[in-house]
Amino acid sequence: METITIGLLGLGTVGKGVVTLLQTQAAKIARTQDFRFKLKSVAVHNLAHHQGDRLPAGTILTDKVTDVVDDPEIHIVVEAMGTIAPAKVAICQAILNGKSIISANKDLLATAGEEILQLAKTAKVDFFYEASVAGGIPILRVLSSCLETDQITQITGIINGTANYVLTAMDRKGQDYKTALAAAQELGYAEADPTNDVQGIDATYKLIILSRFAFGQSLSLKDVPAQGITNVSPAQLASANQLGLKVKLLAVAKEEKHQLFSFVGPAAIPAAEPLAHVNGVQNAIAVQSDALGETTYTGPGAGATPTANSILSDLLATGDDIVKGNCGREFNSYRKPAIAKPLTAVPQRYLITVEGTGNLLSIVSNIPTVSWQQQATGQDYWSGLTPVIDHDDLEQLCASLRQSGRQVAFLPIANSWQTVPEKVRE
Ligand SMILES: NC(=O)C1=CN([C@@H]2O[C@H](COP(=O)(O)OP(=O)(O)OC[C@H]3O[C@@H](n4cnc5c(N)ncnc54)[C@H](OP(=O)(O)O)[C@@H]3O)[C@@H](O)[C@H]2O)C=CC1
Ligand SMILES: N[C@@H](CC=O)C(=O)O
Repeated sequence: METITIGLLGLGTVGKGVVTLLQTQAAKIARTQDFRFKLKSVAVHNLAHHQGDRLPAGTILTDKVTDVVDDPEIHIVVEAMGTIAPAKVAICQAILNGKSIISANKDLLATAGEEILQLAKTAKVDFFYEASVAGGIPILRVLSSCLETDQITQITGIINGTANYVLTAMDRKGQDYKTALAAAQELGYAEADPTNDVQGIDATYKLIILSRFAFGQSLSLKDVPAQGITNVSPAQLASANQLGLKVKLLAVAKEEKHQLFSFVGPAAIPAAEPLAHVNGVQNAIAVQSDALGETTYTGPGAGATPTANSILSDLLATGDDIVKGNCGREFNSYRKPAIAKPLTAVPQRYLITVEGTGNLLSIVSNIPTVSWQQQATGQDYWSGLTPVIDHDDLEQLCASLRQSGRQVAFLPIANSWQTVPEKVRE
């Protein structure tokens, strides 16, 4: 039986999960595959952080990335260290040394993925990255294999575990934002710096990767109107509940007439929809496609063993390619020109909230197109649902409510956008 040697970059939440699963699943792998894995070395940033870490006997712990990427015995490098520049240098060096790559690094894949993937293709090595989107959910393999022959029209995802954990804790346990975020960090869901999680950037990176697989279109960060969850207030969550809605950080990409409309931000989801019930660290991706209709894929979107399981499935695919001499096939070969449009330009319905003193009833009554209700907890807080309106009308409506220091906020109602009107498509 062939031994395939692995080098690991990073021994944090994900790296530790990989070490655990390589050990606990070794017997099953030996029973089902023609090869076994050996973890030869692990590189970290600071050796002092890892005094008490237990590695398999004989595994080398180093603080030099080059000990891994330049080691001629290593066949596969698993990159679980994050960052953009140092990870890119390490991965490119490993590819040039003929090693296949597995990465969980969506920041790098979304921003410099195409360049590195071409390098891997030319070098005839594998490069898989299932763990980079939605942690434990095997969504990229589903899109690139099971749905390869179907025409996908829309993907709607809850694809940041930290943001979903925070919103759920605020909504269900009444926790404040800071406490909920600290818990998500403690559980290993958040990025080393959680800014990207809470500002919608991590979800945007994942949407960019998903869109390449689903639509063949490669968006960039500036193409996607993105907002985070930092301004979602407990009062907004409560008024959504009162109206039968749940607030989630959504990532949406919808293709119509070759144009890709996208959006990342908090949205209110009608309770009847499956995505409204995706809580905590769970992620979900609803895929609409012509042949299959709607399918929804749910599971843990972050955490040690769920993410490591995605990495192990990539390891098995790579190991199989190495044994059969098949390395170099692309994970995703679907490519079309990108025609990016903001989904925020599409007419849709909104949840509007107004807070402030004074006779709010008379103010909101002046806008009869919105079905208003007073929040159960206070006189000075009203919320309402608009009909389908375009963005300019929404801005006008908010401006008319925003007088005398009143706080006005709005959230789009998920899926209230209909077919994109001709004038928006132009
Ligand atoms: N956490 C999760 O649930 C998920 C994370 N990911 C992605 O996986 C990757 C890793 O995440 P996670 O495990 O949470 O991160 P952590 O911050 O927990 O761990 C990062 C590890 O990488 C090491 N490291 C960082 N920079 C360097 C460097 N320049 N050279 C060598 N080692 C370095 C750190 O070393 P040291 O310990 O010495 O500081 C640490 O061991 C990221 O790309 C993340 O986005 C993807 C899906 C889910
Ligand atoms: N920080 C990310 C980890 C997985 O990608 C998240 O919270 O989803």
